[in-house]
Amino acid sequence: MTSDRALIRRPSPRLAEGLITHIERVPVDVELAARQWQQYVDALAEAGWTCVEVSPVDDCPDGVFVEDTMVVFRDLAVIARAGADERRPEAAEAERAVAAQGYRTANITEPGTLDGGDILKIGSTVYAGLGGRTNQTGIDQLRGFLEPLGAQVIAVPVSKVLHLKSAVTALPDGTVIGYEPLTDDPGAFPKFLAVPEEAGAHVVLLGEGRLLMGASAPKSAELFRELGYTPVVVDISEFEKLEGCVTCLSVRLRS
Ligand SMILES: CN(C)C(=N)NCCC[C@H](N)C(=O)O
Repeated sequence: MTSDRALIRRPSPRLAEGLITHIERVPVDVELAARQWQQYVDALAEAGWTCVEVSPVDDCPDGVFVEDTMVVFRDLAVIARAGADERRPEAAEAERAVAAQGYRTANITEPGTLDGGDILKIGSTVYAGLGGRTNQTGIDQLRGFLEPLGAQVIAVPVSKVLHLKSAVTALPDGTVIGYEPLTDDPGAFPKFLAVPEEAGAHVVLLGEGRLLMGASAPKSAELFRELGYTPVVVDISEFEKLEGCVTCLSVRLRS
């Protein structure tokens, strides 16, 4: 069990109006989404995580994707400046919530843009996806904040999906997992494992070898089982319709 905390934010009643960029719009069932969100939160809690709710932003359809509001490294939370104008109002309450958890904060400022979904941390290596939502200035500012804390920030291209973590995440041993057709440059990562489904590229490390992942990637779950991990599966279909995945729905504050 872990005593780590996760910031979460409940879905807006306007969730169905959330942004989409790389996929076709299909109707979102907001009530089903609310139930799926609760199951996601319950899965974190059952794995020993303390879930801390960030005040809702009901006017922001994408507010539930709270991961995008910040990057947490050691005792510092770098508050993002969203690449999509509509999402900028999401950051203020998230900043307040993470500060209340005892974190120092710093801010990405204009003309920098950065979404938390573009940042993949593996130990002290911080991969930053340079693409639709995060620009070079945002990455330079992030580097300025994190390198004094011992991070190495490496920019990698993202052009086929919304965020870097739409394409790749990492297993507990640091192996980057990705669905190759959507990964710009698998060679950017020292260890890369191709998974058989797009959603198989998305895992949240729950601790003790458990991987929180979406129900839409059963073959990848089987692959992870064969590697000795324990998939913890949640159905997040309504968030996937808005280019969301398991990582986007929380900010993990690891002690
Ligand atoms: C890793 N991913 C994908 C994220 N962290 N965020 C997803 C945001 C989706 C939202 N509809 C948008 O377009 O902003």
